[in-house]
Amino acid sequence: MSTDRRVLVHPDRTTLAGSVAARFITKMIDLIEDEGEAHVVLTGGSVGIEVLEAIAHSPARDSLDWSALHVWWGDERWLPRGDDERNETQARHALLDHLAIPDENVHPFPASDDGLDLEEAASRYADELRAHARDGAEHPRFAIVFLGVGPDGHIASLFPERPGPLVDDRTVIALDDSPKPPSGRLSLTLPVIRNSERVWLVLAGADKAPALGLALAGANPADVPAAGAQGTKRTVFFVDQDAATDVPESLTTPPSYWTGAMDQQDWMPSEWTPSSPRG
Ligand SMILES: O=C1O[C@H](COP(=O)(O)O)[C@@H](O)[C@H](O)[C@H]1O
Repeated sequence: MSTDRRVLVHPDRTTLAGSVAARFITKMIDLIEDEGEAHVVLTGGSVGIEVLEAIAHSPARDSLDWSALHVWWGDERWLPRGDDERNETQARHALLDHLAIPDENVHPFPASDDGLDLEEAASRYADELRAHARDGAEHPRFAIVFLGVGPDGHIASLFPERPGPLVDDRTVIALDDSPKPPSGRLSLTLPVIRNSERVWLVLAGADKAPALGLALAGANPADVPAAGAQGTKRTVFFVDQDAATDVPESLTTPPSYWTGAMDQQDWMPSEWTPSSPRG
């Protein structure tokens, strides 16, 4: 597994969302050209949804063959289908409703009015993941997993001081005591996230700075779940300046760098590999 982790600092959240959207479209076009299809995992949360809106508004959006994409979610709030607080509903409004993506390629978590209890819902999603896996795997090979990060360092619905971040024998968990409402939630587990090719964490705002600093410093994932988020190929923290205040200045990119430089992908000066830090 690669240990490559990068921090890309943007001047503000709008620039951040636009940059991630541009990268996502470019990466998906390449992957679909090479592999014929791709599976991606969406996140809820403020920046996660802004990224989806930015993709929807991108002029490059229609260069991507959306019918070759499968869309999953990292977590869901246990609410009725169509509830405005569901990550699925927000993603549909922000992006999916505007695309020619076949229904069967969209894989939302079960909803609280689907006639299942929470544990049955977790098991149902695990079955769906397995049904789209290859070679006996438990889930599809995810090209990109998007994750938001809460001020407490949570990712998906893996919260500190809850068993979730330590679960390693399932792909999906249910929790009924989430510290962030609603209390009922479903989430992918860390082994699924860590088995994905690329993990793209998107976060903005000063309230996220301590969590980002601790995650980069290698905190215990049980205390700061974001510290455990890592892809097999690449892990990128897309952040704004406010969230980056606890990242050493030598490791961040001057905001002016971003002006007109959105397409630079593989040699950005803000890349940071903890094992061989730059700067
Ligand atoms: O409740 C959730 O929160 C996190 C983070 O959200 P944010 O608004 O603080 O960015 C999100 O990643 C997760 O998907 C969502 O269910």
